[in-house]
Amino acid sequence: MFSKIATRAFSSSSASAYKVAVLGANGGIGQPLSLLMKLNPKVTDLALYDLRGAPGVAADVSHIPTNSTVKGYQPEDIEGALTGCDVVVIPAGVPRKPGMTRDDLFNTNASIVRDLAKNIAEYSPNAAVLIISNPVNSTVPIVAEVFKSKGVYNPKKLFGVTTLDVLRANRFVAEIAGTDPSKEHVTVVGGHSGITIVPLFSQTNYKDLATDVRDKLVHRVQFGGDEVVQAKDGAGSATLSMAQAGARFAGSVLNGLAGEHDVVEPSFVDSPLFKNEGVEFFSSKVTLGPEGVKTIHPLGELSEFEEGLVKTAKETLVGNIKKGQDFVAQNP
Ligand SMILES: NC(=O)c1ccc[n+]([C@@H]2O[C@H](COP(=O)([O-])OP(=O)(O)OC[C@H]3O[C@@H](n4cnc5c(N)ncnc54)[C@H](O)[C@@H]3O)[C@@H](O)[C@H]2O)c1
Ligand SMILES: O=C(O)C[C@H](O)C(=O)O
Repeated sequence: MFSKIATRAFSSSSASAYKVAVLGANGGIGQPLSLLMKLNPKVTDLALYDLRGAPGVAADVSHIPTNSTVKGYQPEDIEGALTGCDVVVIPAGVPRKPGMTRDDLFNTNASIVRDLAKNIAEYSPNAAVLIISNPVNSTVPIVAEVFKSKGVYNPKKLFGVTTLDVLRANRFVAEIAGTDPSKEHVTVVGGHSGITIVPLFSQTNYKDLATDVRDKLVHRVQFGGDEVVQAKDGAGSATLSMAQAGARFAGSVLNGLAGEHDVVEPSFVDSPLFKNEGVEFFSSKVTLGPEGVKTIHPLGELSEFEEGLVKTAKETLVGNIKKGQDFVAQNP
């Protein structure tokens, strides 16, 4: 009797079985993200990789009784971590300190992300790759350029994770409206840094907010990361809310791979929306499917205010994207 109940309780709720790797698994994001991926029933093989400490995180997480094996990998076995992966999530890299912009992280994180991308190109070229490392507006183009240079670029499988902006928009608007934040679904478009983050409140129930309330709300979503950086006072940036955001986005990618319908999340992807204006990557709602990106949705109707925000975002994104592309051209 007990064994029957136990078997049912511990067996995967889905026939799907996926290998997921977390690169940077010992970090502030990496540890809670690894925990949350261990709780996802679609993950049957969890590979935790870091420059240091991944075997310890893996041993710890592996005692949670869900239907996946967990293994920690050190740099000498990055091949083992990546081989056969369906999804690779990258929170490796340094976080901000007060007074820094995300772009200030470029010098350190660009080469970390480039080198990880080279390994992914070699050992798991078919994986969906989810980039958390900042500055996302530049690190995603860096990965694209590396993959192009190795002949393995699949734009349908490269994602910048902007989900934390969505979580913040949902939470912050619910604080004002007195609603259940888990029932809010704000679309956030553009990129992932300051003025490139554009929440579309005109497409929600809150299109008639007073101008000063709306302006403060938009500003809070755009600069929500700074609130955490300042509160942590030198100890880093958002880790726990980011782990939740990363796990939600990775879960959605897995749902899409498994053929579930109507899986839609905003993400910073290689996008046709503004390519004719030189903006090669842009975040908008994306339907996720068995091949990764299934449909990239247009922005829909915008208020005049939001049109202005999108215009500003595009102008900044062009430079952010080019910076990533130039980095790989100059430092292959
Ligand atoms: N996309 C987003 O919304 C978002 C949100 C929060 C943080 N971030 C970014 O995520 C990154 C990580 O933040 P954190 O707070 O977890 O930092 P952290 O310093 O706590 O952890 C980073 C981890 O990456 C590891 N690492 C460094 N270089 C590596 C390499 N070459 N290979 C494998 N692992 C490597 C480190 O050993 C460390 O364990 C930062 O760049 C931060 O800005 C992005
Ligand atoms: O603010 C940061 O530097 C980290 C992250 O991008 C965030 O939005 O919290």
